[in-house]
Amino acid sequence: MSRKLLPGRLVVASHNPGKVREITALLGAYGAEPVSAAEMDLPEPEETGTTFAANALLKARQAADLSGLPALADDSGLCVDALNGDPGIFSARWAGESKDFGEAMRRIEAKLGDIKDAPRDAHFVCALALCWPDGGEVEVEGRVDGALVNPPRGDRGFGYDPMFVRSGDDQTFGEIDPDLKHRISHRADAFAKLVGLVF
Ligand SMILES: O=c1nc[nH]c2c1ncn2[C@H]1C[C@H](O)[C@@H](COP(=O)(O)OP(=O)(O)OP(=O)(O)O)O1
Ligand SMILES: [Mg+2]
Repeated sequence: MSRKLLPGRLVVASHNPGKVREITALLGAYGAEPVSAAEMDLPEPEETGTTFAANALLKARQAADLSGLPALADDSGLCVDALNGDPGIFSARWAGESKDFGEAMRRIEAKLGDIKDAPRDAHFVCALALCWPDGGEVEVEGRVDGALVNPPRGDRGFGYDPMFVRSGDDQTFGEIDPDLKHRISHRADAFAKLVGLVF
């Protein structure tokens, strides 16, 4: 289903401050007034889906139903080829309750270390879902390909950014200017597709 989003209030249905920051920056140009899930006091739903798309839709649907406003959710993660796509949809869960991504990155390295000559190719995926209170919904997916570096470098991003270098680049997503990340990331790729459909 495709439709136009009129300018107005839009819930950014995420409890991750790093994502809310990026999505708010990406929305800036489109006349939408982002309101965060925290500002609306929305609960964090359990992510029971088995795909990025299903989890993005579940988060956006709950926020739209509870708030009565259109809601945009992001489900994303890092997929490592040699680990059969892990951590994938479990990317947030690998960091545990304390959201320790240093630990999650060490876990990836430990698993790669167990595989002889493991290739270091990886990609980020971002599913964006936009749901309306009347039941309408749109879902798109973006991706960026790259490789993992060890040790991780840079503190300008969030999550797994310090270990990821986009194909053809030298700096990690943790080192590059955040404005540049907003133009080249999996989230930017998904956003460009969403904008084509609804703005
Ligand atoms: O650009 C990114 N740069 C680095 N790491 C990233 C990125 N994008 C996703 N990631 C990783 C970390 C994040 O925690 C997990 C997503 O998990 P995911 O469930 O979609 O988000 P979340 O639980 O952090 O917040 P919420 O569900 O409230 O939107 O993947
Ligand atoms: Mg989550």
